[in-house]
Amino acid sequence: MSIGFQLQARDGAARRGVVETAHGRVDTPAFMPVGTAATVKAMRPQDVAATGAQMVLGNTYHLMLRPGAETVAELGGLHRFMAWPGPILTDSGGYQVMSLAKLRKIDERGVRFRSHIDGSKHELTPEGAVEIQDLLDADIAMQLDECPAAGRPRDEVADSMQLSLRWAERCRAAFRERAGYGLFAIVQGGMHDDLRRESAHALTGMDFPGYAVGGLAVGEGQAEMFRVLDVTVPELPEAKPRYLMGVGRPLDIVGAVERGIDLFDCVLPTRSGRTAQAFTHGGAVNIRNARHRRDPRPLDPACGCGVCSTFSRAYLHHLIRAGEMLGPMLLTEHNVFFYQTLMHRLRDAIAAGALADEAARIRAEQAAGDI
Ligand SMILES: CNc1nc2c(CC[C@H]3O[C@@H](OC)[C@H](O)[C@@H]3OC)c3nc(N)[nH]c(=O)c3cc2[nH]1
Ligand SMILES: [Zn+2]
Repeated sequence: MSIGFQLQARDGAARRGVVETAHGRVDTPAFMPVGTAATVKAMRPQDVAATGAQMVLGNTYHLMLRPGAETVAELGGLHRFMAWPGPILTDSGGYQVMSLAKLRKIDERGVRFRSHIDGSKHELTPEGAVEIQDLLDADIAMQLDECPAAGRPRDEVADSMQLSLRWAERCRAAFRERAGYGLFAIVQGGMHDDLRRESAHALTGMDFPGYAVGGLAVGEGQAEMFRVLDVTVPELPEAKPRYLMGVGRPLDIVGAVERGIDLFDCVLPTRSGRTAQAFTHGGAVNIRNARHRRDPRPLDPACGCGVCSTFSRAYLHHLIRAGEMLGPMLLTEHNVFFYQTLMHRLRDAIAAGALADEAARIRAEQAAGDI
């Protein structure tokens, strides 16, 4: 089997399961810290593992530009290169090209662009994206797709979704099948129910080991995102993992788990950690705020992480105000740990058939907070 998926329990549409890859197992629902350029920013891999994270993300676009996929392959692949022995999922780069690269041109072949780093010319085709992810040795690779910006007219979204379907076929044909490795398809179709169903049916017909819901978390808002999930997820096979790309805030994740999503990634816990925003069981906290200046209490008394058991809010406030490197490092570690605690609570609740109560508790906790 390429990628294994064991369904262990259900609670409504929510599932408790295990994804099995060449480099280990992932308990789902799972949150995957983003490690775009072969690093979960500001964290050492052993500290990422200590948070409970089992799978991290890399990114084709960034790694093909720097240091280059061949270089990573020469050095033993991404697991050895970044000293992360567990499962790795890489995105195909389509989304990043459209959001980061300059002078990009997209057509049937693929996407041509100039590097945002040095302006050099590059091309990413479905076959090329699969080859790069193979060189990186990603356990789970993503098809090359086009993620349409929110608000584009329906006919453009339809054409884009069809292009992504043709690219899915080409990626599947180019993918080197190996036990423990898998290529996931990405459902597109914007906010249009019929386009979403058409994309999901066509991709399901191609029989992928897992399915991502793409084209969301692009500014559509939570209600619209949930509405699209209500339409899309039921069209996907029960026996395969579902991955919602780029999501999200804690309550986005709770709602998506309730709708049957198994895998998540988002830059929020790491990026917020670098901008003094902390997630806590009492809602979000901006540690730069003057009110923390002399507060001897931990950031989050209900958190079991090494940061909350060692440092005071006053100290974290001081580090951030002083621009000390340790500030972003500690806040990032706490935030990633917070997200892993959230997923642990959701997994346990599903296994116990108690997701509704736990989700209500989490919603009440997050309603507090000072931002
Ligand atoms: C934030 N919202 C959002 N992100 C999205 C990403 C990037 C995630 C990727 O972006 C990197 O983080 C910046 C992570 O490395 C992640 O890799 C899987 C998407 N990627 C693809 N291929 N297709 C989509 O439709 C898509 C939609 C998204 N919506
Ligand atoms: Zn903590």
